[in-house]
This record gives sequence, structure tokens and C-alpha cells, in this order.
Amino acid sequence: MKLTQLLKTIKFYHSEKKIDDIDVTGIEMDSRQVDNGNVFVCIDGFTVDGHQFAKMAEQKGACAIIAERPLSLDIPVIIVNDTAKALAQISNTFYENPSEKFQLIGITGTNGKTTLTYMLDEIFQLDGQKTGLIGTIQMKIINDTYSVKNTTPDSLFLQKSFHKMVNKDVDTVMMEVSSHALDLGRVYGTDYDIAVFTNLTQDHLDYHKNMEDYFRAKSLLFAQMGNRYDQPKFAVINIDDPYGKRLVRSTAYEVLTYGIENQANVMAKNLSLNPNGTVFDLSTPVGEVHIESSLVGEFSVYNMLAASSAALCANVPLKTIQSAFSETKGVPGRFENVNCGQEFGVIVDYAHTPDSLENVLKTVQSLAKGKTYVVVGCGGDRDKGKRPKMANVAITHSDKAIFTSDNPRTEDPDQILQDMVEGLEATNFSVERDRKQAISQAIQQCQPGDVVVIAGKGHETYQEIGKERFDFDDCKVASEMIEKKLKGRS
Ligand SMILES: CC(=O)N[C@H]1[C@@H](OP(=O)(O)OP(=O)(O)OC[C@H]2O[C@@H](n3ccc(=O)[nH]c3=O)[C@H](O)[C@@H]2O)O[C@H](CO)[C@@H](O)[C@@H]1O[C@H](C)C(=O)N[C@@H](C)C(=O)N[C@H](CCC(=O)O)C(=O)O
Ligand SMILES: Nc1ncnc2c1ncn2[C@@H]1O[C@H](COP(=O)(O)OP(=O)(O)OP(=O)(O)O)[C@@H](O)[C@H]1O
Ligand SMILES: N[C@H](CCC[C@H](N)C(=O)O)C(=O)O
Ligand SMILES: [Mg+2]
Repeated sequence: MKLTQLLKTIKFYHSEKKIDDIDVTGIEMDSRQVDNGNVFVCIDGFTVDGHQFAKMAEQKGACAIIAERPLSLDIPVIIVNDTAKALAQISNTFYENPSEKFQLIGITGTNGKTTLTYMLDEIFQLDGQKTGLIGTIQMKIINDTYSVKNTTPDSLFLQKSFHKMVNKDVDTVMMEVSSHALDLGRVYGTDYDIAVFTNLTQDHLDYHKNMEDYFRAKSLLFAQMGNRYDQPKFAVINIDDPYGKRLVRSTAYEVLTYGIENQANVMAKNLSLNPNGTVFDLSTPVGEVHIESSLVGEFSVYNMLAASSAALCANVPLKTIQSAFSETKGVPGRFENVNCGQEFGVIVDYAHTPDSLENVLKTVQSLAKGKTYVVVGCGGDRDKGKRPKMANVAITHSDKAIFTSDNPRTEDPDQILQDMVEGLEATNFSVERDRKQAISQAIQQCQPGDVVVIAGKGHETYQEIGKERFDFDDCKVASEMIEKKLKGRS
């Protein structure tokens, strides 16, 4: 592709050197990956400023540089206002606007995004479609899986992956859209057919200055769903959430609301929440079906309502949705039961916000015959405001909490624990910095009928201490401790 063609969607740019007739072989944002004929885009990051690597990119054969300021190089330097936005624009152009070639569902909100992508994947597969999925746990193209660094990748990786999906004839893609991604322009120019809002509660206030700013970032998805208008675009919104109510009034697209408490287009009626699952009548604008699912808790009903709404916007028959919910396999690390034949329950769950922890613990308390224990910590280098709140939720909604380390990252684990317990009034907790020990202590205390929730890390298979990642898998550690306890008894 010619460089001038690549720049066709950017109106205001400037280059001192002539750029006609330059052929582009690819785009790079990491100088270490540059190949002959690539355009290198300088991104001023949180750790380093990509402009300082322009020279390296030139030495590695870059044909041009896109930058926010003049650089003294032999190859053309194209100056734009915002290189992150330019990266998204040229990636879209280079990969021929791939998101316009399949049905794309974007999911945003504090909790439930990963769960919803998995639910939708099951629904669309049952509908006979070829699917793609992008999110926290992995990227998937039909049956091939790929590991990911971010929940929502940078625009270059995203458009390249979409292009791969087009080449594999994928019909529908579900992706999580994080607030960071929206704020940093990672999804700029992407064409969504359906956007889903799950809920908004406290998280990521280390990055966003306050809840209003966090909401502003989330709401960007409902303001910029893309350019292709030959099909209607839908905003699927949880109307029981106060921020959802506001979003309904600020999106330009056709709205489909869902809820349990407030009148909505898609609702759960005659709801019954049981220890073995959930039963309700799914009421929709195209009819009603009876749902029986093994998923537990009211939050799971919200997720099923959101998934049903999105699937209905995509014309999936109600019968298919009903079957998908009755056969669901669940999501790794989301309310995952660890069962080694013991007489007490052990649940591994990714709850790492006050709201998700409260939902999970309330659900467990309503189902457990005996006591509820929780093992939980808070991540380092993340929103510190969550710490006392999560600790308070833990002691309020359990019989006993054991506070331990999550991923301390570059913070002092003892200081994180101190931040959690400071100001707690109740005393039904203990502190054990070593996560393995904490899990062991909780399991040792269990009597038949009790339930332990191991919260915060879900599917993660590592623990990040300092800048290093050590193998750690809550499910495996829990199984090991249960086996030990069972052996000790026999
Ligand atoms: C704070 C943040 O979002 N950081 C993201 C950002 O990294 P950064 O700004 O630190 O990048 P940097 O290291 O300063 O590099 C700047 C530029 O220099 C380039 N560079 C760097 C070194 C070099 O030798 N040569 C070179 O060209 C880099 O390629 C880059 O283009 O850009 C990277 C590439 O896109 C991201 O992977 C990285 O996410 C990090 C890993 C991260 O932890 N992000 C979190 C906060 C995040 O985004 N989370 C959300 C939500 C999660 C959820 O709730 O589910 C997510 O979507 O993942
Ligand atoms: N609809 C919901 N409302 C509140 N809590 C939920 C909901 N769905 C799931 N949860 C809780 O939130 C946790 C995280 O769920 P999930 O991974 O689906 O969310 P996410 O939005 O993808 O999170 P992240 O931003 O970390 O990627 C679950 O383990 C569960 O405890
Ligand atoms: N996507 C979230 C995941 C948090 C998971 C939790 N285990 C932690 O490390 O805090 C984040 O990066 O903030
Ligand atoms: Mg997720």
C-alpha cells in the first residue's frame, strides 16, 4: 500500500520530506519489531516515550515515522496531533476496515464482560455461526486460542486480529471493551453492531480520576459505534443500573433495555434463585421462554438478560438462547466449583471489586447450609480506594475472612493488607500474607456444609510479585489442600 493511501483518513498532517511513491509493508508501534518498509508510530506511553525509539526504527528499515513532534531523521517524519488516534486510523485502513465485515458485539461495564463474551460465544455457536472472541482470558478465532496481554488490545493488534478473523470467515465477534481502551483510543474507528452496558461500580480509580470520568470513558462506546450504517446499530443497556439510565439518554443508537426491578424491554419474570441454579421466564419483545440454568445468583440472571438482549438484536431465535443457557459450561474462574469429593464447597471467583465481591458472597450466603469463609486480597499498583471497601464487604458478608495477597506487583504486600484492614470495626478476620497458607487455613476450618470463596484471581495462573510472575493457580492450590485434608481424615 502507498503511504499516501495509508494516510487517507487523516486530514491534517505535515511532512517536511516528500512522501509520494513510498510503499508500506506494515505498521509497527514497537521499534524492536520494525521490519523493512514498515511505518513506525511513536506513542508517548506511561513508561517510556516512543519518540525516543524513532532512530532505532529508522535503522531497522522503517520507511517513515509518524510522530507528534519534529525528529531529525533521514526518512520522512509525518507530524500529527495525536499518534494514538493516527495509529488506529492507519491500522483500520491498512487492514481494510475489517470490523465492517462481520457482526461485532462490544461489551463494557465494570463486571460481567468476560462472562458475557463466553455466554454469547455459546449462543452464536449453537446458532451455527463461526465466532471470534477477545477479552481478559484469551483471544479465540473459531477453535484457535491465543494468549493476550490486555483485556482490550491496542488498535494495531486489534485490527490485525480482526483481519485474521475476516480471513477465517468469522460471522460474529464478541469483545470486551475496557474503559482504558476507550480512553486511550484503542478501539477508535472500530465498527460495532451492538454495544452492551452491564453496570458501573468502583474500579480503576487509579487511572480515572473519579466515577464521572470512569463513566465518561465507558459511555464513549455508545457514542462511537462506527461508520457502517446499512444495518441498524443497537445499544443494550441495564436499566436497573443508575448509570445505565443515564446512558439511555445519551446514545444515538436504538436502545434495548434489560432489567429485573425496573420495567425493561427484556426482563426476568417469576425468578427463582436456587442452590443448583436459576429458573425464570425470559420476557422479550419477540416472545417469552422458560429458562433453566445451572448458573447461580442474581448477577448471573443479569448476565443472561444482557446476553439474550444482544442475541435478539442479532436475530438469534429465542429457542437457541434457551438451549444455550440450559447447556452452559460456565467460564473458567467465574464461580468455579472445586470439587474433589469433599463435603464442603470451594468456589474460585474473579471478584476483585467491592460490588462483585458483595454479589458473590451474598449469593453464597443464601445457598450455604453452614458457614461462609472468604479468602481475599487486593491487587498492587491498582485503585487503593477499593481496599478498605473490599475488606468491609468481606467481613460483612461472611462468617470469617482471611485477608491475603492478590498480585502485590511492585507494592509492599504488608502495606496492601494494612490498607485493607485499617478502620475495620468487626473482628471476624485474620491476616495471612502467603496466599497458599491462607487457602490452606480456610480449607482446614471447613465443616460439612460450609463454603469457602477464594476471590480475586479466578482464571489467573500466576501471582505477580515485584516484576516477576510465579506459577499460582487458585483452583490447583485449593484441590491440593482439599486432597490433603481428605487424606488426613482417612
Ligand atoms: C497503563 C496502560 O494501559 N499501559 C499500556 C500501554 O503501555 P505503556 O504506555 O506503558 O507503554 P510504554 O512501555 O510506555 O511504551 C510506549 C511506546 O514505546 C514503544 N517502545 C517501547 C520500548 C522500546 O524499546 N521500543 C518501543 O518502540 C512501545 O511499543 C509503545 O508503543 O500500552 C501497552 C501496549 O498497548 C499496553 O499493553 C499497556 O497495558 C498495560 C500492560 C496494563 O497493565 N494496562 C492496564 C491498566 C489496562 O489497560 N487494563 C485494561 C482493563 C483491564 C480490565 O479491567 O479488564 C485492559 O484493557 O487491559
Ligand atoms: N453482572 C454482574 N454484576 C456484578 N458482578 C458480576 C456480574 N457478573 C460477574 N460478576 C462478578 O464479577 C467477577 C468478574 O466477572 P467478569 O470476569 O465477567 O467481569 P469483567 O467485567 O470481565 O472484569 P474485568 O474488568 O476484570 O475484565 C465475577 O467473578 C463475579 O464475581
Ligand atoms: N483487569 C484487572 C484485573 C485485576 C485482577 C486482580 N487479580 C488484580 O491483580 O488486581 C486489572 O488489571 O486491574
Ligand atoms: Mg474481563
